[in-house]
Amino acid sequence: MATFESLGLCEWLIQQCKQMGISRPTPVQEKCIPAILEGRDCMGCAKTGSGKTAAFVLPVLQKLSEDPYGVFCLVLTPTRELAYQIAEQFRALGKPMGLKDCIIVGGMDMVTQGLELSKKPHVVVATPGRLADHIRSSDTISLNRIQFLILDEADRLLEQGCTDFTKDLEVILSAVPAKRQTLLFSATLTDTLQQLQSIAMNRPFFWEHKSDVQTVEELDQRFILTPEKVKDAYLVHLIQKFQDEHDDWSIMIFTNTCKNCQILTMMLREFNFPTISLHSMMKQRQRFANLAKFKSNVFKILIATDVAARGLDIPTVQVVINHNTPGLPKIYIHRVGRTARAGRNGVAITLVTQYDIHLISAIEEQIQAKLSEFPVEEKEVLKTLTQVNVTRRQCEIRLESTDFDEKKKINKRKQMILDGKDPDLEEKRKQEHEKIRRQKKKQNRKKEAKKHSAKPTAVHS
Ligand SMILES: Nc1ncnc2c1ncn2[C@@H]1O[C@H](COP(=O)(O)OP(=O)(O)OP(=O)(O)O)[C@@H](O)[C@H]1O
Repeated sequence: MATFESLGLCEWLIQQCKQMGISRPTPVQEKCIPAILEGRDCMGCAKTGSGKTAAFVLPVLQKLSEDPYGVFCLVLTPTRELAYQIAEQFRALGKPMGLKDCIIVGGMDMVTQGLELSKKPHVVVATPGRLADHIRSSDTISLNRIQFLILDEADRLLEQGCTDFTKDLEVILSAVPAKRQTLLFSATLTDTLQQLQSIAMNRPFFWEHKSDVQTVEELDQRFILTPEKVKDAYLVHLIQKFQDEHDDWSIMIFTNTCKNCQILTMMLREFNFPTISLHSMMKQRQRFANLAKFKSNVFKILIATDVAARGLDIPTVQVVINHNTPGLPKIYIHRVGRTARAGRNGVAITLVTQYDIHLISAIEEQIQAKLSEFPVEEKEVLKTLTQVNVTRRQCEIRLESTDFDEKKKINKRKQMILDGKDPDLEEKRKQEHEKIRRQKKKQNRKKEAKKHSAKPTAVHS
């Protein structure tokens, strides 16, 4: 069995690992650390919670301690919360060498960030959008001497999801030197391998944890088949059950929209569950504050959108509930990966309506495992149905009386302006498209009606 010594890590780092309860390397660390220390580009694909962060933090710190200067390493990651978490790992493991880091994420003051960047920290951890803004608006940022460029959750940074990072990545890639080591990590790298290889051009060392099943063994994966209207009653029932049986467990619930996230939070609070939310329509300070309250167990239930699906490492999370079935297997893998981390056990329960059964089949095919049914006393659930649905409706009405939807529109406009689009023009275009679509539909209906009326009626002899 490998040890950190045998991987070539120096004594002070090994001691620092021990202090943090890290005594033996995980497989991804065992394979990737020596390659990175050798100076190779590296692509590491290993399951959720398998220690990928330390697999890049440790060798970077070792190289940095041999020749400390700033900016030595740039880490890109898709969410702001993850940027803070990665910076914390650098800080904790790099404490003996007095590591200076700087976090550059959206939603925080840009001037303060500019000042911090100008102090030349050893490590910059950033989300692409805000870092690209700094590069575009200032010529004082020098990333031209970095030794390491790291893309954590690399496949997410390259895919064109609801937040498209590709333009920002282009700006960043043109600001970093071509001669560098590039490290790419994720639990789901393989879909985007070719694009990733164009970033890690230097004959990368590629390591993938080969395994039949894509999720971890310690994860108990379940589903509950429910009509849409009964979903919330099941949710309330499950939370009550887990709270009654295990009062020290934390639960993460994933839902599909910010609005739903807000309504479910309000609803669960009406049932006196200690609930807090995390979604992209919240102010950034509130997002950080809520996550801190959840991490420190002040609140045991976190309802989030997919902004929290990747990377977050919260050891007390024992249960993940998917309030909606994820449309993509990849998202399922990351969501359920918030529990059963670092060898711990965990349960993931997905609420499945009759319309989602094909999604579950796709998930099962991708992860190469079957989800089994979670046994529930349906009668018990139905007893609370009316109360749950009335409470939800009341919460919806309360939310409608606030400016939640208005804020959403404003945020959308802001994003369009940032993307270089004219929101009024876009709105006009959308309306025109809608008009054309309606006209076409009307014409088609007319054609169909004509066809039917022209059909000869059958004559029976
Ligand atoms: N060698 C090790 N031994 C024990 N625990 C470890 C080791 N390396 C890392 N850990 C711990 O394992 C947990 C999960 O690590 P990490 O967050 O890096 O997972 P990950 O592989 O990046 O997961 P994800 O794909 O969800 O981002 C962390 O709490 C970390 O401190």
